[in-house]
Amino acid sequence: MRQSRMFIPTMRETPQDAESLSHRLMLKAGMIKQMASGIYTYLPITKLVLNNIEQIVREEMNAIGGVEIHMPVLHPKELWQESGRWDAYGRELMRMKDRHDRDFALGPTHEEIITALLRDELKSYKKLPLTLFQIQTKFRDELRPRFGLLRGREFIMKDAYSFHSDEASLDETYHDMYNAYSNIFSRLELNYRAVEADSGAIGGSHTHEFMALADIGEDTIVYTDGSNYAANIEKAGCPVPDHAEISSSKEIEKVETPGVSSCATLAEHLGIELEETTKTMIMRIGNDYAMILLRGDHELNDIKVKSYFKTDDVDFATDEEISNLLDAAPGSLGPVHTDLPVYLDHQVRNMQDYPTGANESGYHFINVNHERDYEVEDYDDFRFITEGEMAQDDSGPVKFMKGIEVGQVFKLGTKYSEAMNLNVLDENGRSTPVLMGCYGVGVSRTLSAIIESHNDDRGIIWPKAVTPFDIHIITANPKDEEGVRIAEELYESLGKRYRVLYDDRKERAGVKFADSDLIGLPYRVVIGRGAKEGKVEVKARNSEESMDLSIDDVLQYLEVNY
Ligand SMILES: O=C(C[C@@H]1CCCCN1)Cn1cnc2cc(Cl)c(F)cc2c1=O
Ligand SMILES: [Mg+2]
Ligand SMILES: [Mg+2]
Repeated sequence: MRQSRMFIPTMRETPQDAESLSHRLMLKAGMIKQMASGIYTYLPITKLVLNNIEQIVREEMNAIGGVEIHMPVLHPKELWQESGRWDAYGRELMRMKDRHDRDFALGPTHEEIITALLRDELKSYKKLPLTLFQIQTKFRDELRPRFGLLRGREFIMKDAYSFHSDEASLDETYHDMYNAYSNIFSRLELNYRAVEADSGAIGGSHTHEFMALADIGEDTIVYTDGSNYAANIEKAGCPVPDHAEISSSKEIEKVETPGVSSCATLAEHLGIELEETTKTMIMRIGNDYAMILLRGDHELNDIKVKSYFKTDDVDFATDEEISNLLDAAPGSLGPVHTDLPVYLDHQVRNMQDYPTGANESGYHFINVNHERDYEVEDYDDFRFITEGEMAQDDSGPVKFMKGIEVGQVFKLGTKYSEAMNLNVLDENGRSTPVLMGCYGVGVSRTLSAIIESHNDDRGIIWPKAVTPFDIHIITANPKDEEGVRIAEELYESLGKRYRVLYDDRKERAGVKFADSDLIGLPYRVVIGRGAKEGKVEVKARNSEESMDLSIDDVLQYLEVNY
């Protein structure tokens, strides 16, 4: 491809509005243009790289029996009403009306579509198992799109759906997908971890997320050096201390605590450690409210709360809701003398004679003991694990690292097939709902994840598996006729074996080299002063040294080294 005919609007200055490295590098390399918040045009370099990523995904899906289809972006509202998700999802679900005023969703995912498709086709278990996939644009109206393609409102996902007549078959495909994802992310040269993840309060039973390790990642991965244990922190289980029976001789006492509105200030005021205090969180669970007590130094894990109460409709109660419920302000809330149900994190079960809010601003109780001074509905794990604590598998102290979720595999069970009547006749002729799995790869997000981990201070360094071109031929002086002749000759000969981008532009050498570093192709061949002795300079993007080779040796050098 001649660069004079290409469209790569590189930027010299560093774009200020890009907060992530990959976003900055994509803008500087002329790869994307924002059309609206979270909505981009993919320019030629990006399109070529996405093609390469998609091809690898396709190969790995086909290798495990996945069959490609293409589903619509426009989803009739009726299907989302059948699954109950038309109302379950709020403003993140993009919706529109057609000319007849009929409602549609712009597909954020395709469980409804694929289930509706198959319920008319699949009648017998003999047709199972079946795995269908697509690579398609998805729409999710993110509240805070950011970091370029890492979190967009319109993005490309490979989503696969599998259908089974029994658990063993679902397990087999889940296993195949897990391995296929490992192949995909290895071939893309991503440093990734498959982590145990939360399957969502109403989700299926089992799920793993594939995380590309990156400091910019929004997810926190909990892992230990002592084993393969790795979990999304949303899911990571906390150690459950075996609790001693409480035997306290201290009476509960109400004390004045002027100006105390946090565990830290409470600890200071009482002259005790933060770990000796408790905090009382008021949660809205659907239309009800509940109190959850945590140790003062721990944080509430809302995903575990959703999972415990088996609903996504969970949120921290607002100050207004709290004052209506308790006539007290946050900071002096407590479980004593309240008719809200009270749940305790396991760590609090291990405490005695602790302080809690008195549900009266400026007052707290001390020497409080659960079961004696207030009733407890249940004890469970409601908190985020902290670094250094023992992992759930006892393999050692947990460590944290950040990750970008680039893939996820789910066992969905019969959630959609029951809601939407996808049944088959089993071997006894009985109608039974089909078991499903679903599997996603964030294709456009993966491109950004690759850039986050393949770059230097001069720009992107593409892995060979996804690079838009293999070789960058550059004429240092486009006015030198002999140089141009050699460049054309090399463009012709190398073009037979490699994908070549030939920078034939009438630009100064410095501009061409800077652009070449930004675009980041694996090899660069420069036709410069050495041309009159029949020499060209060959340089790999991921190394500092360059070689002066005679023209005839270039092809052989590349065959050996690339
Ligand atoms: O998408 C999944 C599960 C799997 C992931 C792999 C491919 C198949 N789907 C989870 N999810 C995430 N965000 C969503 C956003 C909206 Cl607005 C929605 F309506 C639905 C969903 C939703 O269901
Ligand atoms: Mg997540
Ligand atoms: Mg996910």
